[in-house]
Amino acid sequence: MHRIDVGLAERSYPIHIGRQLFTSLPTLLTDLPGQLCIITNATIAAHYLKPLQAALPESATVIVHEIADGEHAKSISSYGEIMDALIAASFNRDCAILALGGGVVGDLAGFVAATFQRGVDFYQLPTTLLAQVDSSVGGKNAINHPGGKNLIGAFYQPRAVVISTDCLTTLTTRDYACGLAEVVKYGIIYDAQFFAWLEQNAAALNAREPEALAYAICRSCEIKAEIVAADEREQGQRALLNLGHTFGHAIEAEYYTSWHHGEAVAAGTVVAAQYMLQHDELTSADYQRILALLQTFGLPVRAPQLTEAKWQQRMQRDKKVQAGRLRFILPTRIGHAELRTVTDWPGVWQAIRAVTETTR
Ligand SMILES: NC(=O)c1ccc[n+]([C@@H]2O[C@H](COP(=O)([O-])OP(=O)(O)OC[C@H]3O[C@@H](n4cnc5c(N)ncnc54)[C@H](O)[C@@H]3O)[C@@H](O)[C@H]2O)c1
Ligand SMILES: O=C(O)C(=O)C[C@@H](O)[C@H](O)[C@H](O)COP(=O)(O)O
Ligand SMILES: [Zn+2]
Repeated sequence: MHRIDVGLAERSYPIHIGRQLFTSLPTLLTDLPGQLCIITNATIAAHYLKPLQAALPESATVIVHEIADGEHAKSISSYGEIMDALIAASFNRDCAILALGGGVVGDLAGFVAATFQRGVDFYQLPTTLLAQVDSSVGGKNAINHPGGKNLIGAFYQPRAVVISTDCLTTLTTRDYACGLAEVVKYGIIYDAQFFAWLEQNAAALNAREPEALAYAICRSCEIKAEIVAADEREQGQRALLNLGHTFGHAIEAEYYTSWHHGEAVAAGTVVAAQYMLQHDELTSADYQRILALLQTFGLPVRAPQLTEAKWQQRMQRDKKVQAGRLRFILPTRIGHAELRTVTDWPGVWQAIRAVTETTR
């Protein structure tokens, strides 16, 4: 088993990574309170709810709230229903929320925890690769608004993250690939050696070989923990974790039924890389390596059709907008990226056009 600590000034917390970890919960989470609310969905519950429930203290009052499956469940109405359930069950401020699921469950559960009675404890039990390498760590939580992705949320850290890697055996190929998109992101923004390791171990990762997977998850969590510890509230460096997301969130918001988050991030990353290629700030060799690795993982490297007006309208809602001006994360080489205010709009449209698919 591995342990990585997210070292924050206010309160640090552990990420536990290993196999069959739900059975170890009584030793990993020794201070669970007497009122527990598990938030999950039916797909995940079918596999992991019973093992989780069996590991919780017998004396605890446990309620289970299942949300619908899909990005649309990260909504104001799901949030309201969970609040109703907590209040109906007379839960108090010393209860805890357990997020059992992927990024949708984790983001919603985190926002519930941040706001129920002004904040209660919560624990992340991520079951998708994306949630294990990214969304369960760092305390960003949110729900969507019809106007855009993650527009309502808070920074609110979990008390612990427990990553049971064997959960990934039941994940679809498509959702597994989505997690790899965020893994590739860490290599591009932060760690060229890790990127090269991913290239060398792509076949093992596609085959979900446990050793390769464990390393990819641990290294991703280490990188995320380091970045978050240095800049919890995204005043600077944390924004790098947003590589591909300004474009990606626009795609997701427009096509939320057909594009998943990791896919949109992959296509958005290619747009960012293409922009830098066109400005001679990223070599063609690095651009091709980024493209090839995403393709090897079965991820889209082309963006869907969107009018300039739609791109503009969606991207303007990005949280990195400052004084009305858009800022993008742009890779200068594999292992390094920068947060920049973009003024060359013809260049942006040219980059988008260059990677837009003609049919889908
Ligand atoms: N807070 C953050 O820092 C952060 C980071 C990245 C992404 N996100 C958010 O995360 C969301 C995407 O997360 P996701 O990719 O995990 O999607 P998701 O939560 O929708 O899960 C993907 C699918 O996998 C199913 N599933 C989950 N675990 C499973 C398992 N072990 N076996 C079988 N099926 C399983 C789910 O029911 C769902 O159908 C987006 O809303 C995105 O905005 C947040
Ligand atoms: O943790 C972060 O910081 C990230 O940006 C991680 C992203 O992968 C994630 O998708 C996040 O939810 C995006 O945040 P947002 O601030 O752009 O809504
Ligand atoms: Zn993301």
